[in-house]
Amino acid sequence: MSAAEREIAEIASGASGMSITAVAGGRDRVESVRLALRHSQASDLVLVHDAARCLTPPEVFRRVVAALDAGAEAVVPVLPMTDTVRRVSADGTLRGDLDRKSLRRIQTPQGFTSAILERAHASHRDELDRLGARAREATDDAGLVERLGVDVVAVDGHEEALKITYPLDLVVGEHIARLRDDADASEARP
Ligand SMILES: C[C@](O)(CO)[C@H](O)COP(=O)(O)O
Repeated sequence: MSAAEREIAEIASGASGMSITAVAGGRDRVESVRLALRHSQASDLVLVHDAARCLTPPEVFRRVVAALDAGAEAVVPVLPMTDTVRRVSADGTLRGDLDRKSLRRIQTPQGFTSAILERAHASHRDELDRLGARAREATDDAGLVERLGVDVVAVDGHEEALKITYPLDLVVGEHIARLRDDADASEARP
């Protein structure tokens, strides 16, 4: 068993003293986060993480928490764009460049003060009640916070925090996991 597997087994067994409550998810990510918030114990800070970004290195969590500790109300890990990005019209023709220097790929964990995240979800709920299907799409929590006019602080993300979405991501993810296991094994060797 690797060190990471041992740690997970310890947390799952309750031996670590950490309490975990599993909550059934909602119809979409916003509803799932809202349900989790309803069950979370009182805490000043909340981190929202995609299970699909299961290889996120601990240092990314540390950077997010450090920015919150330094006073930010909302924090996201980001990466630069490596591709050229263009708009495309409904008929499939290109409609001009976006300046990739000013664009970032957004990752998780996204960190918030509980108060701001609660406010952002309440405001989105209002919008859904008022506009129904015309409400703006919400693909992450930081986007909801940004709509409140609150600054969202960017910290460095990590390429290994990839979101396992397509079959190729799984191949890359398995490769990263194998490399980490090998590194653990060689560290454990006398
Ligand atoms: C939050 C996110 O991971 C940022 O990149 C992304 O928006 C999640 O998208 P999903 O479609 O809910 O996986």
